[in-house]
Amino acid sequence: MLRRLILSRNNTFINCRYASQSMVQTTVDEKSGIATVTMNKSPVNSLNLEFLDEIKTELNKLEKDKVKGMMLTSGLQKIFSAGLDITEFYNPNPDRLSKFWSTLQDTWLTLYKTPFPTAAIINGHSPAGGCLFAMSCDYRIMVGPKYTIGLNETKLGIVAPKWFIDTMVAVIGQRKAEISLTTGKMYTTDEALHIGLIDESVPDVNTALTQGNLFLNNFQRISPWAYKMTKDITRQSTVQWLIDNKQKDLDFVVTYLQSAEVQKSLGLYLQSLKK
Ligand SMILES: CCCCCCCCCC/C=C/CC(=O)SCCNC(=O)CCNC(=O)[C@H](O)C(C)(C)COP(=O)(O)OP(=O)(O)OC[C@H]1O[C@@H](n2cnc3c(N)ncnc32)[C@H](O)[C@@H]1OP(=O)(O)O
Repeated sequence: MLRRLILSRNNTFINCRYASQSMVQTTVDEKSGIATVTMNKSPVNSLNLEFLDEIKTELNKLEKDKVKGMMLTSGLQKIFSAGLDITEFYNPNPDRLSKFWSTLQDTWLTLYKTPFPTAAIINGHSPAGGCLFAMSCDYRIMVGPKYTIGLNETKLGIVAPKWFIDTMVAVIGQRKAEISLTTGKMYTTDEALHIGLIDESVPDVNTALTQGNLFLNNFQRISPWAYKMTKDITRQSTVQWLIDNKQKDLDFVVTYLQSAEVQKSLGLYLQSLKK
């Protein structure tokens, strides 16, 4: 891992951590202590085992470094994240599939429970797992109007796990989550703003980053302990369910994803993507 200081747009030094061939780049503004984590896995930031592992490691490093906040964004032109890498569960190797799913569980727990405030800068399409990661941040700013966001699992012939569902319910409420999930609806930026799936819609990435910094800087005036305790209490039931049911969730998903019916749906969906 290499480190270097670079000069930011507002002339403060940024501590930049990067590794050769890294899929995740992080800069930390030395003045504000706010980190920007950029997902950079071409072509669509699909979340496979190695990518998830890198994201989790990076989040743990930020916690250790005691950053004051984090913005999660994408380095790709028009995609925040295409969600889970479907090739991890289409014709899967069972051992790798288990490893993949437990890494997803751990990465999500790490992101959902960060002791520092987080903002998703959604600068591109954000289906399924991409939407999950955005919803797991404390605040969402989406660059409009061209992109879409939502949990579209039913469109793939699969079911979003309980903790995906609970995360969405926590953001938009039971009724809207039920409609969104059963129909697999992908919302435009305006629609997402209207139902509360995102907090702000902005015209470009620079404005999104400025607004993200503004949101995170609010916490300079809040006790970190009070912030973390409040977040833990608010998110407790969703987090605790997964902690208590990790193995059950894993066993169920691994079995379910390998069933002939699900494999057939996934094959057809992948084919439609290739077309
Ligand atoms: C009772 C409880 C039961 C619980 C049971 C649990 C069941 C398990 C649940 C599993 C949960 C899964 C959640 C997910 O995240 S599934 C993934 C959902 N993602 C999608 O549907 C996104 C699909 N992709 C797109 O819509 C578009 O690609 C895009 C992101 C809008 C980008 O469009 P664009 O035109 O720019 O790019 P292309 O479509 O041409 O794609 C470029 C290449 O990338 C490949 N691709 C795209 N998305 C994925 C993906 N998610 N995984 C793997 N590969 C992907 C695409 O095929 C192209 O490949 P090619 O270059 O080889 O053709």
